[in-house]
Amino acid sequence: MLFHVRMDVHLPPDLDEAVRADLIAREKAYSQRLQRAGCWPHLWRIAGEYANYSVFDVGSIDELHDLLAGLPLFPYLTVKVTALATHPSKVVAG
Ligand SMILES: O=C(O)C[C@H]1C=CC(=O)O1
Repeated sequence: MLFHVRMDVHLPPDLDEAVRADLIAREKAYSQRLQRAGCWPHLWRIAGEYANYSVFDVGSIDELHDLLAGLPLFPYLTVKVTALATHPSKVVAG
């Protein structure tokens, strides 16, 4: 199942610099592990914003929730999830 996800990051401006750097490093490692596993096939920065558009490929909405809730930045994110269905006009390869 494919899900389009928008994540907006809201780190407090007064967050300790070492805590901030650690959070971002752990977020990068976590997201790259999921990308390599194939369940986070698209990750795009939204130009001009501290936000991303992502596509997740997972077995269920519960699995998606668990992956998102495990993000080190999760306490600082606003997340909007959109379920993607197959479009009837899509050309199927083969
Ligand atoms: O920077 C972000 O958009 C938030 C988050 C998503 C992946 C990652 O490494 O950080």
